Amino acid sequence: MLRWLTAGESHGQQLTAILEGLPAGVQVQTADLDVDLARRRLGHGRGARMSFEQDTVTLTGGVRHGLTQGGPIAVQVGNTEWPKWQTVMAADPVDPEVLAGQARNAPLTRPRPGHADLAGMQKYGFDDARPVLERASARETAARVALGAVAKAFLRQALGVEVVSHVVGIGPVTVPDGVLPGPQDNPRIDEDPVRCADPATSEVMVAEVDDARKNGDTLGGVVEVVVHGLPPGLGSHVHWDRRLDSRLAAALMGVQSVKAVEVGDGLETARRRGSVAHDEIVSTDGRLRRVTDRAGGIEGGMTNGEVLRVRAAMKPISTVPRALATVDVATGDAAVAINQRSDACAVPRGSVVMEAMVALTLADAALEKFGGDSVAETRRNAQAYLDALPYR
Ligand SMILES: Cc1cc2nc3c(=O)[nH]c(=O)nc-3n(C[C@H](O)[C@H](O)[C@H](O)COP(=O)(O)O)c2cc1C
Ligand SMILES: C=C(O[C@@H]1CC(C(=O)O)=C[C@@H](OP(=O)(O)O)[C@H]1O)C(=O)O
Repeated sequence: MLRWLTAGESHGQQLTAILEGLPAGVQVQTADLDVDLARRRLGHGRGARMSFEQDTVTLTGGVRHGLTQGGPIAVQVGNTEWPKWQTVMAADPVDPEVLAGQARNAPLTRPRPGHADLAGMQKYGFDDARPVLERASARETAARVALGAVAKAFLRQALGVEVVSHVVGIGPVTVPDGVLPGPQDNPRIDEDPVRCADPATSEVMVAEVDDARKNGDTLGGVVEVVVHGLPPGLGSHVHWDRRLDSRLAAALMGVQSVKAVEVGDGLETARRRGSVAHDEIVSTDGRLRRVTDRAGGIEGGMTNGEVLRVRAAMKPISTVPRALATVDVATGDAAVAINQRSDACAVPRGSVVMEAMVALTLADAALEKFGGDSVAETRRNAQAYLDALPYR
C-alpha cells in the first residue's frame, strides 16, 4: 500500500510531504521534482505570486545517490516569501505588541463566497479566516506535485507507463472531440500558454482569460489526464473501494476547486444508446483490442489495457476581483468579500496537479497488483503477469 501525507501552510516556512510504501531502486533526483514544480507555476491567468515566488525543493529522506531506498520519501518545498511572513505565521508565541504592528496580521473577517473561509471559521471556532485559508489554499498542491513526480518515475521504470495532461476547456471554450496527447507530448503542451493541445482552441482560451481578467472576473475549466501503457487489471470489480474509477475520482475530487470528475466519455456516455456507448472488442494479430476508447480505459473498476482518460472540472477562482457580496462577521454588516491578489484562471496549473494525483493513485494500484520491494521485482512480477495473461 502506498500512503502519502502533506503538511504546511500557504504562507508558512515550508510544505512537507511524505510518500510511504514505494520500492527501492527507483531512479529519482531533485531535478525531476523541480521540473514538475516549475510546470505547476506556469499558465496564462496565473496570479502575481506565481511569477515572483520560487519553489525550493529538497529531498530529505528515502533517496540516496539518486535511488529510492525503500523507506518513506520525505520532501520539503520551501517558501521564498517566508521572510515577509515569519512573524505572522510563527509557530511559537509572538509578543502581542509586535503582532499588532503587522498589517498582515489584521483579522480577515469578510469571508469569500466559494472559498473555505466561512465554513472553516464556523467549524473550527475562528474569528479570522487566516488559519482556514492558509491550509485550504492550493499552495499545498506543490507538495502533492513533488510526490507525483516520484510516482511518475516509478510508473515509468516499473511498467513503462507515461502520465500526461492537457486542458480541454476554459470557461465556455472547449477543444474539439478527438484531441488526444501521445505519451511524450507533455513538453510540447507545456509550451502552450494554457496547456491546450490544440493551438486554434488555445488562442480562443487565452482571449477568454484576458477578457475575464479585464472585467475583474475569474474562470474555471476542465483538464484531462491521459495515461499510456497501463496493463489490464489494475483496480478491481469485487468491492466498491477497490474500483480504480472510484479511487481516481476521490483523488481528483480532493484537489481544491474540483467539482466534477468524468471517466472516459463520462456524461456524454449517459446520453448515448448502448449500441454506440461501448467499446467493441476485436482480435488483431492475436491480441484483443477495443475498437474505440469511450470507456477511458476502465471497465468494471479495472484498467482494460486501453489508454486511460479521466477529466476533472475546476470551478472559477472564488477570489473574484469584482468582489462578491458577503457579511463582515466582526460587525454583522453587509460587505464585499476579501479580495487580495489571486489567480484569474488556475486551470493550466491545475492540470499538473491532476497528473500528480492520478500518478499517485495508479502507483498505489500497481503496487497492490504486482508488489515488489525493489522496482526490479515489481517489473519482473508485472512481466510474468503479462506473459501469462489469458486472451491476450
Ligand atoms: C492550482 C490551483 C490554484 C488555485 N488558485 C487560487 C487562487 O489564486 N485564488 C483562489 O481564491 N482560489 C484558488 N484556487 C481554488 C481554491 O483553493 C479553492 O476554491 C478553495 O480551497 C475552496 O475549495 P473548493 O473550491 O474545493 O470548495 C486554486 C486551486 C487550484 C487547484
Ligand atoms: C500559492 C499558490 O497558489 C495560491 C492558491 C490560492 C488559493 O486560495 O488556493 C491563493 C493564492 O495565494 P495568495 O493569496 O497567497 O496569492 C495563490 O497564489 C501556489 O499554487 O503555490
